[in-house]
Amino acid sequence: MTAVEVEEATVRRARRTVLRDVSVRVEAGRVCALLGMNGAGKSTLFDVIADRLPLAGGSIEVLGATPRKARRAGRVGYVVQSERIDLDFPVTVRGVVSMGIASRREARQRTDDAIERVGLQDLVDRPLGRLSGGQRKRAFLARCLAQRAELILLDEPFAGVDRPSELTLRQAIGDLAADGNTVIVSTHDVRELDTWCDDAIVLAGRVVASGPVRETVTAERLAQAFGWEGSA
Ligand SMILES: Nc1ncnc2c1ncn2[C@@H]1O[C@H](COP(=O)(O)OP(=O)(O)OP(=O)(O)O)[C@@H](O)[C@H]1O
Repeated sequence: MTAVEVEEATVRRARRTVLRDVSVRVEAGRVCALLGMNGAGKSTLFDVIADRLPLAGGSIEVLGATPRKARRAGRVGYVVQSERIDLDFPVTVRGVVSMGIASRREARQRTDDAIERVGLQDLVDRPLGRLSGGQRKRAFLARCLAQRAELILLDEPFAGVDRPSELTLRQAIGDLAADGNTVIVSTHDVRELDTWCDDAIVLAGRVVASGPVRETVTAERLAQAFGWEGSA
């Protein structure tokens, strides 16, 4: 099954075209890295997949449905970039994780399991605003786990997190894919990519390259496209 299929998509923000003629396909059960410089359109592509922005042209299917249907059925989990999170919102770790669960009956167990999987069991009653950046990202990932989303979008989950948190996140991402879910992760960090993802999409307002990570993200290609030397 195909998790995301975008064809010749155009997306505008504030009347500017920020994605042009974008065609990408992400197969179910894969971990796909979304790469590109600041302003390349990574968050915009996530917003479209997660039904937060409409297409100005082209078409998109998410889990075989429209983005709206997929979102409303709770099949898509989206962890936005930390800059977009409202830290004044008064909610604890447990609160934020349980928000993703539609079934009340299983809520407690699923919440506890998800919190444990990201290693936040000692912080369940801590308000979100009093967590570190890395802990907060883990809390939002736990929400996707509890929700049992089939498609998980993670916008720069590794930015500013320490090595143990990064490894916890990577482990959780691998587990999700092993269970048949699809994970798309935007990142600036191209080091060690082939240790945790299968495919990559390189964006620059359009698709520069996409495919299996080893063929797509070569040092030569990145240097050519962006002048990168390992990390953007
Ligand atoms: N809310 C908004 N309103 C208008 N334009 C926006 C908005 N958000 C982003 N943009 C513009 O859309 C373009 C793509 O931005 P986007 O946030 O998708 O890039 P990105 O690849 O996620 O960047 P970064 O790595 O900095 O997070 C940029 O030119 C940006 O200025």
